[in-house]
Amino acid sequence: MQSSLFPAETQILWDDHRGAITYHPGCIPLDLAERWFVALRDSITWADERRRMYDRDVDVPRLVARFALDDPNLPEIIASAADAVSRTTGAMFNSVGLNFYRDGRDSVAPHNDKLHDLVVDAPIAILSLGAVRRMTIRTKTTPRTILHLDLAPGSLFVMSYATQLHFDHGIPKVTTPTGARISLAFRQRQVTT
Ligand SMILES: O=C(O)CCC(=O)C(=O)O
Ligand SMILES: [Fe+2]
Repeated sequence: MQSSLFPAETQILWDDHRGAITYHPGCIPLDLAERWFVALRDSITWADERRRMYDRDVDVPRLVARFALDDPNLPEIIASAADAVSRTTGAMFNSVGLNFYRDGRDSVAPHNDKLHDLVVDAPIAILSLGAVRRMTIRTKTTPRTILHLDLAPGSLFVMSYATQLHFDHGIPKVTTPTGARISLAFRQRQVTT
């Protein structure tokens, strides 16, 4: 029987010259994921970012927050989450971006993460808390391959650096009733002095 004490195996979704994408269903136990979701939802100062571009407002249809992991005021939960993510991936991180999807109307449009300020070859690791949302991953060029992945609470989704050159990823809006979700995207940024 599968139990949260024995997390499911790592799933390799993609692994070739365009990069590697892996999914770790049980990075943290479900009960911890639930506690962290509630605590972060209620304690983080969430920002509603609306960007004015040219002559129109470009909505960021979710709430966001961001921390350097060496911030002396880093919430304890985020430090614990970073430890768990480093244990699962074997990689180091120095920054985290948080996304709060209040319901199915919140989303992130297909994009690749910007590489210019990331350490070369460092992966991007996304820890999911709260409601399950579907991630869509699509090759940038033909022949098109589209992967759909339901990101469960407590799971870790990992994209290698190279994947950002060859794939877009996004969380589409859904019309079915959907609870709130928080994601923590861990990255290793180049430190500028
Ligand atoms: O919430 C997610 O799982 C995806 C977030 C994302 O792609 C990003 O923050 O760049
Ligand atoms: Fe992203």
